[in-house]
Amino acid sequence: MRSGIVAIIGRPNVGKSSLLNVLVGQKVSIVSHKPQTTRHRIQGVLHHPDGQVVFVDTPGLHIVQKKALNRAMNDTAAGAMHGVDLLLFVVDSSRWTDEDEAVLQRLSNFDTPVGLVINKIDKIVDKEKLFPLLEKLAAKRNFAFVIPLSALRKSNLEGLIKELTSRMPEGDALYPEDMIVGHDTSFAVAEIIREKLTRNLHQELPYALTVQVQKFEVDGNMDRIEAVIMVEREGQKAIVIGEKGATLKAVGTSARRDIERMTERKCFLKLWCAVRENWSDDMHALRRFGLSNSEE
Ligand SMILES: Nc1nc2c(ncn2[C@@H]2O[C@H](COP(=O)(O)OP(=O)(O)OP(=O)(O)O)[C@@H](O)[C@H]2O)c(=O)[nH]1
Repeated sequence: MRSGIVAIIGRPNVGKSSLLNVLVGQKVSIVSHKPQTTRHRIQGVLHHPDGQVVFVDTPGLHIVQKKALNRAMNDTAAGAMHGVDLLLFVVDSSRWTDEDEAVLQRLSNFDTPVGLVINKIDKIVDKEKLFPLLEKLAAKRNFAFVIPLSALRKSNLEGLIKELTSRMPEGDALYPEDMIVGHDTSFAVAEIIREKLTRNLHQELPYALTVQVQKFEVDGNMDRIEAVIMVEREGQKAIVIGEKGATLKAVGTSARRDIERMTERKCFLKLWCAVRENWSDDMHALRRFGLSNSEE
């Protein structure tokens, strides 16, 4: 048996979530997270006869802004990389952007093997163009493997699964196959919102931030969800909300998309941000947010 941990990375919109969903064969991409106790948030587990692959999120690697480029690798990224067996770098076959370049640059800081996935090959009409493209992208660094595929059409997934499983270290499965992944839907919703905040705020994400789902109503074929993002200070609230509400709006839109994917139902999501001063010191608040003392 082989079993290991893989982090999927890449700029927004290249199809990372789509790929994860087709690989793990389930809509829920966020399954387990204990605040501050584990370095990785598990996004999904691929159970295959050849091995088990646990996909994790690496928030530190989402930082792709130019200003972050020349900065030394920060603690978040270093921590997120700890114990990962392979990095899966996903790009869109139709274009290579500065953001892809920035992700590639960040990868140069790590010794972990990197596999390249060239996604959305269904968009390449002229298949003769595929080979030169593969050669060009493959030359960008020493990749462990290069796999062209389409997450949307589920083409060449087996090729990727073979590469992944064969590269995992030998060992027992990290998770039992029948493990009930995930908590209740409210928890998953809170995690999705948290993940979107991580992506939208990059390194500005207030450390002591929590998301609480306050209302979850099933209304016909639609879910009505209200959630509050708790921060410690007014300044943090301003960051979460963004200029003219832009950040909160972006977070809400992409969170709603993922929630709908997970539940396969329409969702109306109302998000707001509130200041709860020093909530992280307050045991009562900790319990209310589902955190116990030992998890601090
Ligand atoms: N044509 C085509 N479109 C795809 C493919 N994979 C994903 N997409 C589309 O690309 C868009 C972005 O996909 P996501 O899976 O949300 O991308 P992501 O990288 O997770 O994006 P972020 O969450 O913003 O980081 C969606 O509209 C997908 O339907 C593919 O293989 N072919």
